[in-house]
Amino acid sequence: MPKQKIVLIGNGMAGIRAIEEILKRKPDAFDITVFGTEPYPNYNRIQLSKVLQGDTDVQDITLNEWQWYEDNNIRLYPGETVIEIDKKNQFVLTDKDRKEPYDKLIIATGSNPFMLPLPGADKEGVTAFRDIKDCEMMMDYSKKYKKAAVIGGGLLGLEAARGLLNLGMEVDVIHIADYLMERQLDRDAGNLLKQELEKQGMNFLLEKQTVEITGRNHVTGLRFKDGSKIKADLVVMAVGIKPNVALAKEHEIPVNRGIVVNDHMETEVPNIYAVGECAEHRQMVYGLVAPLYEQGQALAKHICDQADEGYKGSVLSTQLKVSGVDVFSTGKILDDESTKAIKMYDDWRGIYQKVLVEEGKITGAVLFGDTKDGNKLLSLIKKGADVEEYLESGQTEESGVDLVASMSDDELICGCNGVSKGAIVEAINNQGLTTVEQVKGCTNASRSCGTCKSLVSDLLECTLGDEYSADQKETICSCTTLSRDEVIEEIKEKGLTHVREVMNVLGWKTEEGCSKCKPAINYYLGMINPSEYEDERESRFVNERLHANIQNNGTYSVVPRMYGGVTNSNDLRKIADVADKYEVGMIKVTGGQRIDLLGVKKEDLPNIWADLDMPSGHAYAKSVRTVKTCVGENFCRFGTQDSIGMGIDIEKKFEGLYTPHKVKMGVSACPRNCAEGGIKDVGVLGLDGAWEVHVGGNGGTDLRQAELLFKVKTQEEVLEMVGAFLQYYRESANYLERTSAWVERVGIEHVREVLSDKETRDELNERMDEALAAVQEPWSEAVKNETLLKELYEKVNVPTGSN
Ligand SMILES: Cc1cc2nc3c(=O)[nH]c(=O)nc-3n(C[C@H](O)[C@H](O)[C@H](O)COP(=O)(O)OP(=O)(O)OC[C@H]3O[C@@H](n4cnc5c(N)ncnc54)[C@H](O)[C@@H]3O)c2cc1C
Ligand SMILES: NC(=O)c1ccc[n+]([C@@H]2O[C@H](COP(=O)([O-])OP(=O)(O)OC[C@H]3O[C@@H](n4cnc5c(N)ncnc54)[C@H](O)[C@@H]3O)[C@@H](O)[C@H]2O)c1
Ligand code: SF4
Ligand code: FES
Repeated sequence: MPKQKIVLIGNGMAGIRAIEEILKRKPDAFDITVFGTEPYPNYNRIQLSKVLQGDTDVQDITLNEWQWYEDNNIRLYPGETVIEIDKKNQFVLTDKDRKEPYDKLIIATGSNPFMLPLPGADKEGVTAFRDIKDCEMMMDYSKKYKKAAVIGGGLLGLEAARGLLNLGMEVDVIHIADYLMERQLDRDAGNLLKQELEKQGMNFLLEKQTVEITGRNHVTGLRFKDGSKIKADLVVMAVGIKPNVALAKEHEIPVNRGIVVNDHMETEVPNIYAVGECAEHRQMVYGLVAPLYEQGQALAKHICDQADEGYKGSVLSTQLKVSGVDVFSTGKILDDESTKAIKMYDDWRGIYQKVLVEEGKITGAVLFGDTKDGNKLLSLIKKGADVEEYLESGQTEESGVDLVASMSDDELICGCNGVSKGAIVEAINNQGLTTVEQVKGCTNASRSCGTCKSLVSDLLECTLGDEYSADQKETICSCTTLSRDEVIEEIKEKGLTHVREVMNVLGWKTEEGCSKCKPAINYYLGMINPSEYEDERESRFVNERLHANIQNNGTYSVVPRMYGGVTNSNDLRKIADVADKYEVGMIKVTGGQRIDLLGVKKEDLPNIWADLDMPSGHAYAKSVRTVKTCVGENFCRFGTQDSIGMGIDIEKKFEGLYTPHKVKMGVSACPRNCAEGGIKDVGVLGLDGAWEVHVGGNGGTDLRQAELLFKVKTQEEVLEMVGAFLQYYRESANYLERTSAWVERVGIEHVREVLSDKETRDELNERMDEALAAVQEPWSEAVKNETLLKELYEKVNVPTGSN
């Protein structure tokens, strides 16, 4: 029977969680396609606040890597927007003219930030704070400008303001109400919050209504209704969100404020569901992840035909993610004639706690300064507990391990993901978990806003006692309790030879491993035993498996090798002929001095390689890629050395060598450094009668200047140094760690010290020679392999992969 087709519109937090819930229940039952306007895999939007505050990198907030889609046979079309829904014939149409049929359609289009329609709102320097692009824009602006104004003193506005302060800007927060976060706090808590944030350096303008954003093309300030003005180079609007319902509305799927759904997240149109911030359930639209994840569970159960009473609505709780400020609220926040309040106000210590009671039951709470009781109160409200239960339990005095020990099993540790203490303890005991990462992998606890991380850590300590080490080792992934070094040690000691064998013998928690550990083990096995290890193609990332980089429209790119960036008329002719014959979309010269054929169909790849008859440039692999060269002494009047010859020799020697991450090199023939060796993994610099070898540079997002490793005299010495450096990197770095991060971590002095010993260098180069002897040219191998051609290149619809 053909699989049912699920199409998801919106590659965000709610939609993908719903898919995860479906896969958990029926891993192989559906054929799943995902469309997402943003050009990224599903990432943690919540953590954008932490990125802006400098606590996290954009690279670290991905929730589901490209490989996850691939592993679950999900076709992902990033950067592609659904523009039409044909309800009668059950298909959707995208802005790239793709037509995709569905049996079940899930709309998870999220929200759009609400932008005040003020005169000047379209000026440069005005932004929302919703996605990676906004976050990067603000970080960029903070490098050039000084004054920021944030309109909106709610959760988002305050987190943005804290981030901008951290980035060195002066920040005014303009708020329309007379106290902060009036949607989440009462006046007392709002006022305490203002005092605390003023101490941190924020300036507040309360009860201010902005009427104009001033400036010519670029914003210069704000004007208010009372006539006053302030200066600003950057304006961030954080005044709430609007459910993104335009697509549903246009196609007559009933919409109120959000897309109207029942308890199973079904819209009124057969086979169309809505989930997340775009959905409206019992007149409620939510803007926090906890309810959206609960909705996802109900939706998954329904699609998987599991009996379920459905989603009944959620009790909300919020926490501001600003360090040094503890503020929490849940349920009802304002007192009225139907409520009685239990209150505590300690002006001296800046602590305020209010618990609201209605007809003997707790219905809400606002906590400031001491929020330890937050989770307990949320759990009590959720289960409809009587106030006595709260009063009898007494106020929580404990902290750390004592606090989690005093919690009952049904108390929530992670509000975002609804994970209780009991569920985490069970997972720790039954699955032998020892780290926060593993608990996150198995239970989802701490996977969203991350504020419960310390509670999870305390719970691990409380459950494991002496066995728990707070100074946690970094495990390869959540499938194992072993670190990289331990895995390598075990492979060597036990003579393990296959990825599956490693996972079986070393007690992996998952049968199949995951997209983090499989490629890493495959690399370590090859690095340890290059002459005997048979590469396991299925453990590789999709690009490496296919020997080509997949592009955002599902086509591929082909980059033939051009040693040292030097070509000739014969090769150029072949490239031109291939480009015509296979109608490639674009021919582009890359930053590494290579020629890139873009827009190639997957089924054409083997024929193109055969026609080109040139070696692969490995532009898709975690391996030695390019050696860029300057023209050097042969042509340049400043040149003191033969940089082209040197570059070609290096590239010919190390081409195709697999490394923990990509390795880019550059050779220049004078300190002008035209081949940009200062930002390469290895940068060789020719001087009069000498060569310098610089290492650990990076010209990408983690910009880093390469550091001098050694200065040597001869070409042979350069090759010896580069060989020893690369082999030491191959043997010591974590898989997916660039040389820049590795050198930063271990220190250039350490690398220099190790490599200054001639005996060590010789040993490293011996092992390097062994590794090089095992290198095979992938394209010529692939075109000869009938089974591979059939399996990989004839099959269509391979999902998109990583770079
Ligand atoms: C800075 C920040 C901090 C936050 N902090 C917290 C927090 O601490 N705690 C908390 O609970 N919540 C927090 N939130 C809110 C939380 O991130 C959202 O509730 C959650 O991301 C909503 O998930 P969603 O999938 O409904 O929408 P989104 O995550 O917005 O995903 C919707 C996706 O659909 C795509 N899309 C829209 N239309 C189409 C189309 N036609 N075709 C294809 N794709 C489309 C959009 O581009 C988007 O990528 C925060 C939000 C922000 C911005
Ligand atoms: N820590 C968290 O849980 C967290 C953090 C960030 C964002 N979020 C979520 O993201 C979404 C957006 O957050 P938000 O803070 O924009 O929404 P919000 O609705 O919570 O707050 C918006 C604030 O802007 C104020 N405002 C409205 N119009 C204004 C005007 N003209 N001038 C000045 N102030 C004005 C409102 O009084 C309100 O307090 C929400 O769903 C929120 O829950 C949550
Ligand atoms: S690096 Fe020096 S030698 Fe090489 S091209 Fe530039 S100026 Fe000329
Ligand atoms: S409370 Fe947000 S991730 Fe646990």
